[in-house]
Amino acid sequence: MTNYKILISDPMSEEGIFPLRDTEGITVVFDTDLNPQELAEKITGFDALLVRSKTQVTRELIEKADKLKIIGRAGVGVDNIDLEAATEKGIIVVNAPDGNTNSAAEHTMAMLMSMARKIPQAFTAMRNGEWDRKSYVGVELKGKTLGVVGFGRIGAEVAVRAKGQRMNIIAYDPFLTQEKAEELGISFGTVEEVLKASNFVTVHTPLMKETRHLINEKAFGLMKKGVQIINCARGGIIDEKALYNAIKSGKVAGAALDVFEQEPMVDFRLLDLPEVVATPHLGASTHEAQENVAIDVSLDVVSYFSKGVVRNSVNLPSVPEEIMSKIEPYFDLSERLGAFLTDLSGSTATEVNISYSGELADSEVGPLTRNILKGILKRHLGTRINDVNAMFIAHQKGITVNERKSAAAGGFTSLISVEILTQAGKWKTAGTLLNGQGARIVRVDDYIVDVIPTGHLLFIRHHDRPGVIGRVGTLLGQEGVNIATMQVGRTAEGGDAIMMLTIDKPAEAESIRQLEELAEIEKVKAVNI
Ligand SMILES: NC(=O)c1ccc[n+]([C@@H]2O[C@H](COP(=O)([O-])OP(=O)(O)OC[C@H]3O[C@@H](n4cnc5c(N)ncnc54)[C@H](O)[C@@H]3O)[C@@H](O)[C@H]2O)c1
Ligand SMILES: O=C(O)CC[C@@H](O)C(=O)O
Repeated sequence: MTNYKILISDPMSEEGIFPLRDTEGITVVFDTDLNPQELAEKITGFDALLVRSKTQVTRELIEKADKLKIIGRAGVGVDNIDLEAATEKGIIVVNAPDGNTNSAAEHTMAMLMSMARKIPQAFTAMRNGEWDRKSYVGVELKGKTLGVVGFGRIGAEVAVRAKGQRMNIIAYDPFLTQEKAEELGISFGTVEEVLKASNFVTVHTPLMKETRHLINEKAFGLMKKGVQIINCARGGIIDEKALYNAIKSGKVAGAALDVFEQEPMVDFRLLDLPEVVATPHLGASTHEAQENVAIDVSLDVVSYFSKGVVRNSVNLPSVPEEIMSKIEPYFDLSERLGAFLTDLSGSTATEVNISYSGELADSEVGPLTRNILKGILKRHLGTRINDVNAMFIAHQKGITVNERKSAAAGGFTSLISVEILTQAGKWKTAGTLLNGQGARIVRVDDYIVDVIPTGHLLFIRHHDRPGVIGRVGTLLGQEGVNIATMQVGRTAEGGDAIMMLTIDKPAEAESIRQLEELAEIEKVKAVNI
């Protein structure tokens, strides 16, 4: 493998990064004490950046990163990474979504129990030499209702554990259905219903525009008096000011917080309240979780550099391995079809219509569409286009992309048909993989051809007249251009026709001009793919 430099800017398990250490050609640099400005200076020349939640991967940092290809988040939340900036620059972002689920769920339970039984408060009093058994009377969990807002990996694991404490569970998640809830033996409701019904509320959503301050003054207003609340997900899901007021007013009897609106914390007023127990973002801080997440991101980084595939991308849809193995052979053909059409049109696409037929119609085809777009866009935008940003850049450039699937593949096992609309007109092609013979372009506009989509090609639109093929051959021969293969297609005898030539070296502009001067020839396009 070529040399790749990986910068790790947050503390990470040394045992967990063994896939990086064990791969020849990968150099790992640990530097976990950099401030944002130092990091921005250091990032030049690094191919990968691995972070936890401390490093803020901002647009400014991404813009400074001249070689960065992949950002690995050793954990779940990617709210510290500017995904849009990374995607725009074609940088893949991967996370480790499963490795710390168990630890975060256990921490949530630890926080719930500590809060319900006031363990941290009692311990602090004992430390101060007090033997106070009256001030720290708690509440039981058994028979109480726990509201789970966000029923993903961690929310669901918390529910299983809380059921073990004989709590009743009511949950809200946009993906949770009545049937699923029944199967799990829990109740299901809207956020409002969950908040109204619960003695304890725990949040487990990501932090996004839609979930910022999800638990705000209005939400506290819906809750039961004496409710206790837990946040081991992300600071900002709960409005801290509203929480402070709700505790002061007596509405909220307890809060267990692992995460905060600002981290590291600077405003400690919430912690002055005796109802609050807190940890400094320790949900994933176990040896097991840290090893798991470091292994997961390291494996993805190695896999990306060696095979170009990852398991846990957050800015590129993941495709299951069994589907990937079916569509991967078509990647190269897809990109070539895009490049071929762009060369033929000599213009930029405004609309791309893609049709997948035959066996491919039963597959996830997103990666193929991205490869076609890559082929189209690379012609004008160069190598900065890759799988990660092809769709994003297409949208940014106002290109409409339509995908269609159909069963009939015209006798082929699978067929990819692409049409582009440009300022200069409409162009169509179709390609397939011929069993044992590799990729072929089998259609250009309405003509049937059989062309290997590689190397230097000449596409000639002409009128079907005796002698025209010979004249083309003679002229190219005079220019020193050797013809390797030639395909001819026509609509009808004496009608419109095309020639597809494979030539051994690129045709000079002068040869093309001379060809176009021949009376029977309408248009000549050079294609280099
Ligand atoms: N404290 C820690 O150290 C720690 C550790 C791990 C994860 N986390 C955080 O915990 C959270 C959950 O992680 P996860 O692995 O379970 O993620 P997940 O993606 O499996 O689950 C998140 C769930 O939230 C749901 N959701 C999204 N918007 C919602 C809304 N408006 N209302 C209700 N539900 C909504 C989603 O449908 C999804 O099911 C994340 O914020 C993650 O960053 C914190
Ligand atoms: O890196 C950590 O310790 C925190 C991780 C956690 O917040 C996550 O989202 O996975």
